[in-house]
Amino acid sequence: MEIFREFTFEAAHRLPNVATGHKCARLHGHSYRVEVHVSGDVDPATGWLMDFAEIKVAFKPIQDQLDHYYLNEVPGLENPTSEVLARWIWDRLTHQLPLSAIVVRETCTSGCIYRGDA
Ligand SMILES: Nc1nc2c(c(=O)[nH]1)N=C([C@H](O)[C@H](O)COP(=O)(O)OP(=O)(O)OP(=O)(O)O)CN2
Ligand SMILES: [Zn+2]
Repeated sequence: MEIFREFTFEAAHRLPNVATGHKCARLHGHSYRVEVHVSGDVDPATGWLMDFAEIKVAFKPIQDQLDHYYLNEVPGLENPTSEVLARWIWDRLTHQLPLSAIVVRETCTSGCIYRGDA
């Protein structure tokens, strides 16, 4: 079974390694949406894999570190693509939760799914 919880945060960024003239080299912001997916067995007593609230508690320090910040200034996010951000979040949660995927959406139509190890 797999469950997930979605979080949102607002942040600014620019992409320093894109080609000259690329629009994403300019400072801009996104209303980021992040899904944290966890997988495992459903406990027959509780009827759940884990309380959604546990995912919220685990994600809170990450949200506090990212919300209304300039991502390029956050250690490890100097090149804050969706891919880099998804891996960065995974690395901070993988020792606390049985992660199966981190989904990062920068816009309504663009995003990234990271399942670890790639
Ligand atoms: N593989 C990736 N490609 C791009 C990333 C990324 O993180 N990984 N990021 C960006 C920019 O951050 C950009 O702000 C978001 O991309 P885009 O989908 O182009 O957003 P738009 O809303 O501007 O899309 P349009 O439909 O072209 O208006 C770029 N690429
Ligand atoms: Zn962007």
